[in-house]
Amino acid sequence: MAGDHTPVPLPEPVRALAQADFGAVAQRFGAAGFAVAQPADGILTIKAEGHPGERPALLISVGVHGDETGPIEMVAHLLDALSREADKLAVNLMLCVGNIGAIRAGKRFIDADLNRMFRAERGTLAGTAEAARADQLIAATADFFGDAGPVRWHLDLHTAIRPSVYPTFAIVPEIIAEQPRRALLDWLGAAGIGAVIMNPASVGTYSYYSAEHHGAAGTTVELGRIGTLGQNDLAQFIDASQALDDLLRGVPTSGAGRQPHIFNTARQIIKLSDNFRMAFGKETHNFTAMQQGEEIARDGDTVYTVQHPEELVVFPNPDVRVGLRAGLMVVRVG
Ligand SMILES: O=C(O)CCC(=O)N[C@@H](CCC(=O)O)C(=O)O
Ligand SMILES: [Zn+2]
Repeated sequence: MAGDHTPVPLPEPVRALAQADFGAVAQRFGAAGFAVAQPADGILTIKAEGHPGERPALLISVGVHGDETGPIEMVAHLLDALSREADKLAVNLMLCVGNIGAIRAGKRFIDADLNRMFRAERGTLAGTAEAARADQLIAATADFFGDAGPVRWHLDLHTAIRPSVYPTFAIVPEIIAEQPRRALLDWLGAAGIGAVIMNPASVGTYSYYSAEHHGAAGTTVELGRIGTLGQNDLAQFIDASQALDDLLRGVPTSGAGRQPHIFNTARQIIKLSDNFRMAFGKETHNFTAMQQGEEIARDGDTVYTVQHPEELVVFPNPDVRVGLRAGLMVVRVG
């Protein structure tokens, strides 16, 4: 009926994961002989009994931003299917549902951006609702990687706020060692990820934390755009879903095997004051090209201009708190 906004019921695996209800999945993996634990709300670990270092350690996080729902749906369906043939799981897995309250509210965050709190120095973010959650995630992550072997991955699955020249892209910390970085880039290619941004410095994100403190091949993966839980077009995640399923089952990736375009970070634009103004609208698509000398933003007396012959703008967001990243300028290198 036109104008009828009765919510459509969610598929059960999606409802369960979005509410951090691991009951059915945990029960199936437990019955298959795995050691299953829930170290904190919304955090599930599934490990083979015996020697943890013998298997790859894979951390998957979703819902670090509460309105980024596509990956929650994708992972919910994958995990539900895998749990029905649980003995096929070939990794030690930690699954985190990041910001449970924000998912419930359908918002990016409640008080402040959880994905800026994975660092010791939190400034004005300390004491927010999300700071305590970041502490829980950090403690569980340290435990999980603490007894892991050399193969350590962290896929932090997000979606972007605005449209993008590359609908799927990833941010990869530069500090990841050569060999695991190569494996990660290959996997991102198989997952159909169109672009990779190499990031030289932490702005407090979860994936950078895992890379920096636990030697994980960590990455933030942007899969399409924010959307309403249960209403995402999962067809756009087919390659990513297949590649993730392959990783969980320890089979060689059967995906397309394209190489993503590679970008280096030219500059992270930090909002210095409430006077921060961008020279373009915040709806500007990710990877919009700008030419040398063009103004990017100004903040009081500080004027940011494009330094390279061409730079592309990613995540333009003047509405962030003072002290946080308001945008990323990148240059194509591959
Ligand atoms: O679309 C946006 O403006 C934000 C999407 C998002 O949440 N991106 C992550 C990227 C994290 C990283 O740089 O590794 C974030 O901003 O937290
Ligand atoms: Zn996000």
